[in-house]
Amino acid sequence: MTTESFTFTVNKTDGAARTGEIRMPRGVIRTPAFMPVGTAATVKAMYPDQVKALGADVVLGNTYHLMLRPGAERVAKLGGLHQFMNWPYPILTDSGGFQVMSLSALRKIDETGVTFQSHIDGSTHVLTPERSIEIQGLLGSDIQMQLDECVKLPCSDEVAEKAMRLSLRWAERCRVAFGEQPGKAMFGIVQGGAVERLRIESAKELTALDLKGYAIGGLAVGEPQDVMLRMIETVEPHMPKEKPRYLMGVGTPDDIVEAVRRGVDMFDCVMPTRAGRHGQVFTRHGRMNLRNARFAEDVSPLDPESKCTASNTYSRAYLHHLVRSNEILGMMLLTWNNLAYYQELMAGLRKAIAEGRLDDYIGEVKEGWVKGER
Ligand SMILES: O=c1[nH]cnc2cc3nc(NCc4cccs4)[nH]c3cc12
Repeated sequence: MTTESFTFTVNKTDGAARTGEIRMPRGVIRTPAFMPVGTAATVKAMYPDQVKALGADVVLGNTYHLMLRPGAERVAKLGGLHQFMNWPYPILTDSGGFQVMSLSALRKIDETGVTFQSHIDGSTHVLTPERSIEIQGLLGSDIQMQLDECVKLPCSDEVAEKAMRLSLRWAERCRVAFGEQPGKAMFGIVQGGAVERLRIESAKELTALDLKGYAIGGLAVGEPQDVMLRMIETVEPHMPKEKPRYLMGVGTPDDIVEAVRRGVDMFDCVMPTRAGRHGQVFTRHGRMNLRNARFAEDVSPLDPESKCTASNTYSRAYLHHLVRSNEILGMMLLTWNNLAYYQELMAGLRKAIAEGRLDDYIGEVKEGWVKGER
């Protein structure tokens, strides 16, 4: 059933954890949701149909990459990102700001926005809150992220406060620039470093803007997991229960289950796709690196219990050979396996919350990871 509006419904809770649905014109996002990252208008080494078949309801597009190549106006001229990449379902785009800070050269951040040089051809670009929302609109994005300033951790309270306040002013400018777009959403991003009072203030100020959803930013930037989890626990009570919470850039399976337990609904991370291209696999029995010589004559599949062909058919010996030979099929099969496992985990979390047995389920998956790692 399609709808002209954007609605979020929490169907069941288990402690702070929730399972529900975001309903949008292009489809339904079942939460907790993992969004595969489709940086340059492709989830690397995957066909869109495959990504969908694994259970992904939404993918992430990177504004920074697409604004530089092929360009937002060009994507719009070609019918928008959904048409361009043959992904007719919901797409969430980030604002571009985070990747400017981590990928571009010669960048400057001030009240107006972020000025930077393209890492591709050195051309100069200015990303303001207004231009970021305009670009995301040109791409045809269903869920658009505000432009924000994410500080690396550890940092001083002053640095965290300055960036948090700038991000709040930019949230307001993005809200104005976004206007009213039925069926689409603009999410604010909670900042504040590792400073609890700043996190709470950021959440309260953003809640007052009455946005359609809220991300928790400024985490998974090098801090220990316990600091990340403490920040989620700090800020969650100050975020509206009836709106989606999106933890940006997270994470490993363990990060995800612990954040779901604490009330997070949406995740994105390059981990399953990037690790897959480098020979690292995620399974219910833990992680393995297929480059390791111990797999050279291991005829067993990655995971016979998995429904995914990449996981239940090919021998580890063959995958080891493909990875060592840097064969394209190796990247394809391991990416496929990893995304299959991440989506299987998300489906298990949604089911466990619906059945009120989240703690048991998390206990079971963690036991599986440890047993396999021995
Ligand atoms: O506050 C943020 N604002 C906007 N985008 C983000 C993306 C993020 N991605 C990570 N971690 C995953 C990483 C990917 C590459 C380097 S760290 N943390 C993140 C924080 C933010």
